[in-house]
Amino acid sequence: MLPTVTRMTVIPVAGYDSFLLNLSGGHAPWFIRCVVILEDNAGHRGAGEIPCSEGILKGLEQCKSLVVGTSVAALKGTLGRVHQRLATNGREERGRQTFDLRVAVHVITAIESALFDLMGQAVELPVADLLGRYGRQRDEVEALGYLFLLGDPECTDLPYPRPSRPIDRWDEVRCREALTPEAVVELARAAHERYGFRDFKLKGGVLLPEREADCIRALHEAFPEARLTLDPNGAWSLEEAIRVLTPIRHMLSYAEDPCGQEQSWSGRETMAEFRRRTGLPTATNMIATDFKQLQYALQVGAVDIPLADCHFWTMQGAVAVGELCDEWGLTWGSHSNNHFDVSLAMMTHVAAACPGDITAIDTHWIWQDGQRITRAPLQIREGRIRVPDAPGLGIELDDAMLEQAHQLYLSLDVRQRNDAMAMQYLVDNWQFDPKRPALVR
Ligand SMILES: O=C([O-])C(=O)C[C@H](O)[C@@H](O)C(=O)[O-]
Ligand SMILES: [Mg+2]
Repeated sequence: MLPTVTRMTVIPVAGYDSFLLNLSGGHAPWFIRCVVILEDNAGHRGAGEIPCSEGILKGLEQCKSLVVGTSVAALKGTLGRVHQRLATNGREERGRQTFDLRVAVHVITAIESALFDLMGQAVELPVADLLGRYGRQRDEVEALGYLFLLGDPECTDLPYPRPSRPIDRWDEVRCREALTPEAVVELARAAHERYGFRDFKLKGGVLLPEREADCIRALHEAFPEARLTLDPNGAWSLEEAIRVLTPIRHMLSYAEDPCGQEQSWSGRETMAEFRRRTGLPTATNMIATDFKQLQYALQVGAVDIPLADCHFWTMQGAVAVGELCDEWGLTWGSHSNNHFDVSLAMMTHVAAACPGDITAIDTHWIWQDGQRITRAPLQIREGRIRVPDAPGLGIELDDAMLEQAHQLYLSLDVRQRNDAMAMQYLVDNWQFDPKRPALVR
């Protein structure tokens, strides 16, 4: 008989972050996440990590009684009931920010991850072996070097991390301004030295589009073999995206959300037009964020690479997208947000279970590396993450570090991600505009 869930604990946590710029503004010096821990009567603990907001914390409370007392073996039925309960809260929108503002799908994922972690420990198999139709497809997952333009922390009085005892170049460059092609290449070189990345993504939607294209030119010169992509989160108009990316088409392996909704055109329509007119493959985490949207995106020919982040597709949903991609000649990839090491493990198991030729996954981990809530975070070496062989997620929570991250959360009066706050140090009264790069004001 498999064990029964005896307790569900929800722990909001916070960690520190650099002044990363994006269309939504500038990251605050902290990020918030939510950790869900399930305990069972065999003495195991299972974990899940998701973004944090007041809505998400409420959603998790709403589901506790549906989870505690259930058999780990019945995890699919439990997730079905959680899904039904959350559906009574009504329809949700992803929103136009760079980050997802939904609740239900995140809540389900946290519970799903913790249940699969328990299940894996009960049957002594890694989560990757339990996901999808055929379980684990690879023993190592390729990750890309996720680069950001950086604001100058010295322009603020905010507690951004400073490199007090840098162990290498990466520790230094990730804490200071980076707004030029040279600075972006320096970031890439330092990240390459520490993590061995072979591919890079640059977050755009910050400078004039032509200046961001110059950053790609510089990256291509420094790393001619690397698969490169640029992601302005749909900030550019269709015509702008075509004008700016056509000359650097041969340097990009795909374009991520180069354009989006504009005038009477939907993001799926402009992306389809962009793809037809440039011949560049497109990736998205904005216009195909659930199965219905994915269906319409594919019907109009808008997307080659759905970035199915398990935090907003669920783990089983993200693998299902991977299986469709493999059958239908698309390429699976994963988006990310700032995260701790539980999420790193979740993303690794999910990517390991996706069949076929997947693209290197996004991870913000390099910006958080050095902070942790597990005893031994998975490592990125030679640009790859090894899938743990230990049962479940293959991680062990570190209670002292978890408590420290929880205390940081409690000490901050931050209950929702807000990138406008830090941005106002750079531009007076800065406000989010989904069609204007953050520093073009
Ligand atoms: O690929 C993406 O769109 C992201 O990673 C979204 C994130 O919100 C990113 O813009 C960030 O961390 O600022
Ligand atoms: Mg994106």
